[in-house]
Amino acid sequence: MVERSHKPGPISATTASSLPQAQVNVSDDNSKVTATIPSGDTVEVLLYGATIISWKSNGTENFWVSDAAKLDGSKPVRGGVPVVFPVFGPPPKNHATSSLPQHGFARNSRWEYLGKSTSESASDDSVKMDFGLYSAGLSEEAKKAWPYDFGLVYSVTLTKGELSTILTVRNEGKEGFDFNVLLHTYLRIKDISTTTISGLLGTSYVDKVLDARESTESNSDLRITGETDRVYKSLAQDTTTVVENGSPRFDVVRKNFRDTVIWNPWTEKAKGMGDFEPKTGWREMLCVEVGSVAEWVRVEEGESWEAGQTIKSLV
Ligand SMILES: O=P(O)(O)OC[C@H]1O[C@H](O)[C@H](O)[C@@H](O)[C@@H]1O
Repeated sequence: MVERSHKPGPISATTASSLPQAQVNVSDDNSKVTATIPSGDTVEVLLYGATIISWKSNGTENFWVSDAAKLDGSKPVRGGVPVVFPVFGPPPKNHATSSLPQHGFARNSRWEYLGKSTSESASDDSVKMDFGLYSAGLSEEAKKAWPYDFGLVYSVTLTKGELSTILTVRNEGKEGFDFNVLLHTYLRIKDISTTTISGLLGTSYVDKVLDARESTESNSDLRITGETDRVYKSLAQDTTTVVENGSPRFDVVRKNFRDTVIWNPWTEKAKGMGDFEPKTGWREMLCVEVGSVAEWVRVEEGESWEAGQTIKSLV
């Protein structure tokens, strides 16, 4: 921003060219990577879990992070975008993932920052940052619980008004493995009572609040009115839209992910989570979690698989 102490006159060519040019700026303090693009949009990615803990566009924070979230690597972050891999939810019995914690190890492992690349366009510059997690970098406990050779690369691209993330899963071992993957996005909203979700109509879902009952969504504009934990399966539409007071607030666009989980803990569940603050925070958050979780994804020796999402902030 240029401060003026006198009435501005026309800007001469010399003055204009001597104004500082906004640039893409990326900094890495060994625990967090922060990027800013010329529009002023910013993103912060914690190396712990490669968890995106802030994304601001047009001066507005788009993600909800609990005031009591642990950002010191002692616990997965309650908020932002934790990466769920290689199992979603509590692991099933008698499965290769059975000894893992809920939602796997990606969200509580330290990832490596692999570097950035920038691209310039007429409308705005963008920046892509890559993060990696490999079997060799896991804790001994996680390696023992899931002894496969793999490489994950998570690319986070910030463009004006949009955040895109792509996860690539590579099998670097001699045997195939099955996995779930999900981007557990906590969107910040103004008020859950005036928020609706569209793009789910006609999709079958498993209701985890109602003992995994199977239903089909009959609402074109879904309203959340109590604890909600649903796995919408094999969505036909790529885009799920979060609408505030009748105006679109976020488009969440899936790329090669089949499913979407809608989660809001509501009053009692929020009270039961030690790292969920303020306790009324459920009013201002909504998880729209794209992933492939209803069925296992399999990658054989030497194969890789990728999927991702683009979130558009529409204000
Ligand atoms: O408490 P966490 O392990 O972070 O899980 C938080 C939530 O994640 C997903 O949304 C699941 O569908 C929920 O069942 C779970 O409660």
